[in-house]
Amino acid sequence: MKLPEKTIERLSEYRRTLFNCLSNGKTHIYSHELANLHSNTAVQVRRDLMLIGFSSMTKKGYDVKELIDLISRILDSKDGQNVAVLGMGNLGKAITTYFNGKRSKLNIKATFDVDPEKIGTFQSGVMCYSINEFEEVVKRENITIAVITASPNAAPVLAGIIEKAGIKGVLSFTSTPINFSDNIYYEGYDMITSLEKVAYFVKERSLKKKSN
Ligand SMILES: NC(=O)c1ccc[n+]([C@@H]2O[C@H](COP(=O)([O-])OP(=O)(O)OC[C@H]3O[C@@H](n4cnc5c(N)ncnc54)[C@H](O)[C@@H]3O)[C@@H](O)[C@H]2O)c1
Repeated sequence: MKLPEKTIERLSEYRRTLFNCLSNGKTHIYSHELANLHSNTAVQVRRDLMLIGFSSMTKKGYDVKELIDLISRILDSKDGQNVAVLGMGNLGKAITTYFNGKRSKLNIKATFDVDPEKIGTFQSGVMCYSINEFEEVVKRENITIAVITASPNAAPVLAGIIEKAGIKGVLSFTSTPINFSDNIYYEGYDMITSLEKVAYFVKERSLKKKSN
């Protein structure tokens, strides 16, 4: 099933909220409740759920457990996927510590760096290898996804290493744009862009208030 990227993002967010509902003992939820929790509209929620073929709304709302199960079948692959983190500085360490154990279908299996002080150490139980061992470890651990948290100037070199090792998906936090072939699904996340976007809308809103 090929779904729009924005729908995939929302489904991931809905699932997190639904897990919270379940752990608080809430077994059913209405589309407008889910929408409110995501600054979204009930129409958008219903449209997203229709796209994935979920229509079993009862008088009490959607069955939370059923919806989690369906979203999980769509987002997760059956056997899960293994992830590598490249660059074990501040961000690489934070991501590895934060993420591990959060999703049973996504496991950080290995981390990599060039710094001899970091190679051979463990972060949250995950070993840091030399970047020279990348291809070998990727094959051995069946890693399909790479997260780039290395210094910005390392990005072009890492792109080549990642392509050669047969990685299928990349999430990059470096500010350097990277070109991958179509074999790789690439997502770049730049914190500065996000912050500048927020700053722009804050500025626009305050200008609008002044002119009213
Ligand atoms: N720290 C943040 O909050 C933050 C936020 C947004 C974006 N970023 C970006 O994320 C990246 C990492 O930031 P950081 O603060 O963790 O930097 P950092 O300097 O603490 O860590 C970078 C790590 O990358 C390693 N490295 C360098 N070349 C490498 C290579 N070829 N292969 C593997 N590892 C290599 C370094 O040895 C170091 O351990 C940077 O590109 C930065 O611009 C960081």
